[in-house]
Amino acid sequence: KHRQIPSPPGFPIIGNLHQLGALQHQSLWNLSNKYGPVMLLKLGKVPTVVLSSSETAKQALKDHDLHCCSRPPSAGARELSYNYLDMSSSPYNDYWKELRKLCAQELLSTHKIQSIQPIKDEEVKKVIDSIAESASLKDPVNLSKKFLALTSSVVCRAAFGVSFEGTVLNSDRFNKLVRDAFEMLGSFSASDFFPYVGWIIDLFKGLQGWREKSVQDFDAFYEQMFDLHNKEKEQASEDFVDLLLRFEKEETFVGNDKLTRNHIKAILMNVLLGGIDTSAITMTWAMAELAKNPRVMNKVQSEIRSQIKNKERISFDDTDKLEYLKMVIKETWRLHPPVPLLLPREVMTEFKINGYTIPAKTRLFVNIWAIGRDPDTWKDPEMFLPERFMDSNIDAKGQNFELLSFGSGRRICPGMYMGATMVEFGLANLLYHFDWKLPEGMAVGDIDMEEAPGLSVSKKNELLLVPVKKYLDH
Ligand code: HEM
Repeated sequence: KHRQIPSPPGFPIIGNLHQLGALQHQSLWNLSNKYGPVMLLKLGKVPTVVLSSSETAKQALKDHDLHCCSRPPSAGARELSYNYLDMSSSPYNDYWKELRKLCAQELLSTHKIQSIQPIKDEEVKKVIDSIAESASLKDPVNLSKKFLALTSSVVCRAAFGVSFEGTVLNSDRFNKLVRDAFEMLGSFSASDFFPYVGWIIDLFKGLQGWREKSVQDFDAFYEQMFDLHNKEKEQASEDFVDLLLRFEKEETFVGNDKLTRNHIKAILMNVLLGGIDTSAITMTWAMAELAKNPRVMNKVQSEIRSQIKNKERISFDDTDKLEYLKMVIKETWRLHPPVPLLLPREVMTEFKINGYTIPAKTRLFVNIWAIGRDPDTWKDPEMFLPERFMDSNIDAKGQNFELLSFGSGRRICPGMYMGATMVEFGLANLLYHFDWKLPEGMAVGDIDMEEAPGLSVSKKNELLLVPVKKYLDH
């Protein structure tokens, strides 16, 4: 006999699907305020449990991680990943374990990420120079675009060894490719909720065509990159493609699979989709919150400027000393986690949370957006108050279930170090070199914090701020 998990009433066939708005994490938060931190929904044919408190998240991601660390099938992810050959959508199996180990040791290790610091230095300098130009003209800067340009240049150079200034990549086309894939993955796919018949709906809605186009575009892009690596490339150092092509040549096995071009493409897809948007989104939300909270803006800039003194450039090591900046970033992740529902998990073997039985094959969402706003955990949860982290040990590394920006357990984000260091370095530079004010005629109250739907949640309207002048010119 099992206790019934609290569940909002639904309709036949569609279940609770009609209760999910475009911003699913917000709809689920509203429902969980009524039905509690363990809630069962029927999404089409799929039983789905949503966890909305740090306590229940801990039970799933720590105590019972091994019961629920698989991923559910998804039509969009399947196509983009050449049939689940990537890390993020692969079910929990030996292939995933080996792939994760390979990526953690070779692609995303601390050593490898530190080795791309010269790329970050150069790309940040380009951004600083272009902002300095806008400052001299008193022009507003579109920070949403600037941050995206920065992270995509860094990731492209690290992964492919080419930059947008070369002839190969057109930055607008490339960013559209990545953004489209995110939107496609985040949009409602009937085949994920109605096995056997859903694909017909996807076909009529044009989603199937969208998927195919997205896969073709990515494929053509990867092929172009492989061609380039067969000829010559700008950078002498070994980039991610060099490394993976070397493994292919050495006939490396991942689990029982010999590494092929499709495996490499699937891994690169993870780097592109995982590495670009999430960091850019964090930096944009942080700057929006700072513009809304001038006290915090002044305090963080004073910290950076007093620590860096009058050095021309911020070095990677400098960011270590910036304690208040790190609190600003944590506070940004609390209120604006880029991946608010983590990636969906699938239960492999039955287990219990709060005495409720969660059967195998249930889909599991952890609503970290709701956890970040839980009044039982956070005082004045709607306020942007980095000081709340002052005397606390809470960080976002997966051990504190109040702040799960990168997830936790076996599926925790493997790009955490790359993402966090990118965000710290990018923000530190922009805050050190410039003062920021609102565009003419705009007041603090006019800055909107609306979210855009998608698998990762960005700010709906682009953030425009006016850089005042280079700090060193004061
Ligand atoms: C601020 C930056 C980032 C944030 C906030 C972030 C967040 C996340 C989250 C929440 C998950 C899901 C964890 C779970 O399901 O429990 C995830 C997974 C993942 N992330 Fe990140 N991420 C960031 C940067 C990166 C970077 C730089 C990369 C790679 C270059 C990356 C690659 C991945 C991959 C491959 C997975 C799937 C892991 C698996 O299922 O085994 N992420 N990330």
